[in-house]
Amino acid sequence: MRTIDDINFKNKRALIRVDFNVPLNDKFEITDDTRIRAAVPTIKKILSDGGSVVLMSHLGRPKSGPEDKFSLKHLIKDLSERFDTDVKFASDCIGEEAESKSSGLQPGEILLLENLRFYPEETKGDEGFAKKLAAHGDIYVNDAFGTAHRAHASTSIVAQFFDEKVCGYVMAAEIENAQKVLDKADKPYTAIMGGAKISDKILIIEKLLDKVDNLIIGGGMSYTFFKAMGGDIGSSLVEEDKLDLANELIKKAKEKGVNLELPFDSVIADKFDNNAKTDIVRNGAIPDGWMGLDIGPQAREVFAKTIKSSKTILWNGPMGVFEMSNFAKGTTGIAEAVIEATEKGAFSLIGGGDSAAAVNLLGYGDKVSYVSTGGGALLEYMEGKELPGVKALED
Ligand SMILES: Nc1ncnc2c1ncn2[C@@H]1O[C@H](COP(=O)(O)OP(=O)(O)OP(=O)(O)O)[C@@H](O)[C@H]1O
Ligand SMILES: O=C(O)[C@H](O)COP(=O)(O)O
Repeated sequence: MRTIDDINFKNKRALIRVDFNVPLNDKFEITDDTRIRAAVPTIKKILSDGGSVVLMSHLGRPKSGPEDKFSLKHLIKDLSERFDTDVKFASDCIGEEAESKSSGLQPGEILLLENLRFYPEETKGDEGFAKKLAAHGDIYVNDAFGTAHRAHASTSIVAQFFDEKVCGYVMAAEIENAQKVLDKADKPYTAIMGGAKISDKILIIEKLLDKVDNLIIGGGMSYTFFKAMGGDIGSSLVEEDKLDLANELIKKAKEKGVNLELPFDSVIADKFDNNAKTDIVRNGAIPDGWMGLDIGPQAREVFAKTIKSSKTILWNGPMGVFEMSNFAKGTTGIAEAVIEATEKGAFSLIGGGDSAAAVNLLGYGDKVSYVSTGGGALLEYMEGKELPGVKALED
């Protein structure tokens, strides 16, 4: 794949697909800017070549047309401060206003287009819509790794309208780091899976069984496994329709000689609240009316030992409801073990929006080998799937 380093952007307009799908609070302030920070070097390289930049992205999943809370205008202030320039904004990603703004761009200027998903044509991969987007630039740059698993107009269809299409630094780094784990992972290789939804991660868990030596399963998804084994889980998170599958995975792990580690104990709470009454119990023995919201101290210790003896670590999904301080110890403990292993020479790749947010929130972002900006995209890549956003650049 060619990268932006293969091109001199002097007097060229780069149309860059970025993934600025960042979390905003109720005051529309950015609460985790990882994805924006990651895209800065790509934008700066193009500007310093003497080119101009048109940025396009989605934000959230708007259902039917424009909605203020999903407007990319909320990012203008941040971007203007970051690049020390007045970032221009087109309140519609296609049409006269946007075209006149993009065609009038001078070297060194940045234009941000409004949310692409205000048009259903974006997610449908509509060719006519993609062609209109293509009119905004001379060269297409895809730096949106987080959205590369979507065959959308701006991530894949649009590429056919350009002679010059290249990946940005984020995309290149993501692929390079993911490859390290996918193809040539040093052993022992440990995957840590957590978070809320088993259904989203079941395929990757199955695929990982062919590759890893240790599979640690914590967080909300672990209770489905305990219930599947006949344990009591109180009112913990469970996916009832995945019980058979959970048993199947336990069986497969045994057959393949993978060391599957489930948390021995949990921090339980009498309600989903940081100030709830709490206790620590063995998993599989959670009383009625209580729910597991974090892994317990014994689980932390056992998991940490496995992690610290690993040479490759893939971590996706927090160990508990880390957003509430009383249920963050599991995730913090695991992060610390990952850091210790990394300091001793292991390669650690952290993926998934929430896990990346947790690691960054704790200030550990630069102490692990690589924090991916991708959630679903990274997992699909790890499953061995071809990403449409990457393929479009290769064609
Ligand atoms: N025991 C638990 N009970 C309920 N929720 C939990 C539990 N453990 C973790 N969670 C929640 O799981 C969520 C993260 O799960 P998710 O599967 O979405 O993670 P991710 O893969 O890192 O993120 P993303 O899907 O955004 O890429 C967090 O909000 C966390 O509070
Ligand atoms: O947050 C993400 O994983 C990406 O921005 C893709 O968003 P999507 O799942 O709504 O397509």
